[in-house]
Amino acid sequence: MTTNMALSAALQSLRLQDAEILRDIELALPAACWMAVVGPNGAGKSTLLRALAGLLPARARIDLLGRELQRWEPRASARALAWLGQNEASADELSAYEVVMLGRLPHQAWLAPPSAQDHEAVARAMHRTQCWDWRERPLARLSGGERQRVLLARALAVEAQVLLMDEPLAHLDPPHQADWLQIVRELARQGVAVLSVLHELNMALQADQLAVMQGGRLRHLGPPGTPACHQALQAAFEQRLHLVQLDGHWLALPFDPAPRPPAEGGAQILPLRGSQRATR
Ligand SMILES: Nc1ncnc2c1ncn2[C@@H]1O[C@H](COP(=O)(O)OP(=O)(O)OP(=O)(O)O)[C@@H](O)[C@H]1O
Repeated sequence: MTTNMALSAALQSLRLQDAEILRDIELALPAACWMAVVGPNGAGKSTLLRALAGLLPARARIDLLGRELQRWEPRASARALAWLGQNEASADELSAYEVVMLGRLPHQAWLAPPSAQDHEAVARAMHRTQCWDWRERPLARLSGGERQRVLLARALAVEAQVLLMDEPLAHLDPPHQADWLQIVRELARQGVAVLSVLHELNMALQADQLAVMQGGRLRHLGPPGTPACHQALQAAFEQRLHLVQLDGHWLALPFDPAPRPPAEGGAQILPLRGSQRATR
């Protein structure tokens, strides 16, 4: 077990409904690091994240900021570890501002009104995810992407040292995905440890560390640009990726090893000639 880590886990087994979902996982997340967790559907990524947050019982030792998670007082751990779940049910009748303020609950005394610092943290988080303009609107009246930015702001408003996010890019358009990337990098620069489950492999390949899961096990953990990491990705995704480099970034493109010939009479995409590329 690594001690000077923001979050570390030595998990022997996690069972749900009599089935073993996770087995033999050792993972250590340092401060000032962004780690992405990837793997095929059903690999156990969300289950792992929930176990790390202490939301599922497991045969495991999990340490948060050097202390066993079970020994933390719940409000203190909720200040140290923030969580953004997948398809979270949220109080739809609350305004976006009120939802983000929920992230400040662990900082507030029982039944005490929010402090000036709480309001400042909420405003900061909402500006950061660009959802301040609809702060008065109920969550129910927001689009999927707008709602996701509010929930991300709620997680940021906690101002925790460890941030766990399950599919944070769901519903986000490319500019807001780029904003998310900027936020995560800024958090890591500030010393926050970020762990995110991502289906967007091209985003995950930009993380500091990549954890590749398959069949309830951790198959690889390390920086994303190495041959060992690429081998693990190919194995996890049935050798159906093209891993290519563009402007110094690795990209993973879905790849059909046995492409079918185009159907007769089907539509064709013709390459543009140079003069046709110019647009006004
Ligand atoms: N409550 C449950 N009871 C029994 N099995 C479960 C339960 N929740 C999840 N599982 C199973 O555990 C396995 C891992 O699920 P998990 O949601 O962690 O996968 P994932 O890697 O996040 O998948 P995806 O990419 O599809 O979101 C799956 O086979 C799933 O069917």
